[in-house]
Amino acid sequence: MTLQIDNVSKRYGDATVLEPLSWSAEKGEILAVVGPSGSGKSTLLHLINLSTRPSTGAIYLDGEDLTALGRRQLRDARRKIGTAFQSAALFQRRTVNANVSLPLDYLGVEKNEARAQTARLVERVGLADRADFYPGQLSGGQKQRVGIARALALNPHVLLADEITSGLDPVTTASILDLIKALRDELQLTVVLVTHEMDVVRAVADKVLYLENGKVVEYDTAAALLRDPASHVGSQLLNWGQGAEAFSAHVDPAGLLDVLYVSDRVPRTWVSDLTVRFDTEVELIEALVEPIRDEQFGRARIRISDHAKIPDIKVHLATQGIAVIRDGDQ
Ligand SMILES: Nc1ncnc2c1ncn2[C@@H]1O[C@H](COP(=O)(O)OP(=O)(O)OP(=O)(O)O)[C@@H](O)[C@H]1O
Repeated sequence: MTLQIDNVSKRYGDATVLEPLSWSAEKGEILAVVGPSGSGKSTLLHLINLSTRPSTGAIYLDGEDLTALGRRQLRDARRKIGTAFQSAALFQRRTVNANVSLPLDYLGVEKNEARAQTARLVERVGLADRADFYPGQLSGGQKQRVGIARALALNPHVLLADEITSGLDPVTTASILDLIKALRDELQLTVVLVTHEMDVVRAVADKVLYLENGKVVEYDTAAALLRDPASHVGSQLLNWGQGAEAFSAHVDPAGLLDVLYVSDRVPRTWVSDLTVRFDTEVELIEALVEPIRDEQFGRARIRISDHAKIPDIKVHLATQGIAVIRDGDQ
């Protein structure tokens, strides 16, 4: 277990900004933290990198309780956590190289070693030909790459990323997320990524933590949340929000089934197959396919004319790898 958050909360005076929460993240895991503005996402990151002290609870990194460390030990432990910020937060009067080497300079790392580490990271994030540029001469995506390289300067085990793709166009966002995934694989990083963009969650999240008013409302793998019809994150991931509401408002929900499947694991003809196999009319009311991580998730709403056959149809769908996540008769 790399990172373990145990009963951590944060109060400012009388205001509780984060209720006690617990979760853990393994080596190589990407956790997306989502939630409305003011729900406590950034506060959670500040607690993990100990720029803010928790009001209660403990934060374990590689088994060590960071909240129990003295000042000197804490300084060492904090090197294991790198943070990349929204808009990259670069020093405008420093070049790319100088921005990346900042944490190394600050720690007094020997000059040749610092230079080599900086060159390696700048090259790794694809900016070797921009090493002597100033932030004002870079695109938004390039600035983020600098911020990521700087966050990795001290070879951390954990990378915290706060809205690092906000304001970037979709193509640049995708390239930054590809970089994060590649670095996660190469360095076995644990990544905690705060974002308000569902596209980001779809592309990279192993697990999702959904906060509302400082409380954890949902916390699970992206796949499990997708399968949960009551999950807010799940319906957002599939762009199914309005459809899900329409289910309850539907004139006659009898005979309706919402199903979820991984699209290349089911026969393309699954709807017409049902008609033939069960000798009943099966109407396809809505369907969509959404790429999530490396899989194509399909979600569909069908109506079965012969309600008596629904129990058997559900059993059959399960054997086909199609999960019924909502049944209009229930
Ligand atoms: N130093 C502070 N003193 C008092 N209240 C604070 C402090 N820092 C944050 N808060 C409050 O904590 C709450 C959560 O803030 P936080 O920045 O963590 O939210 P967020 O989910 O990251 O929001 P956003 O998406 O808008 O960045 C807010 O109501 C904020 O006003």
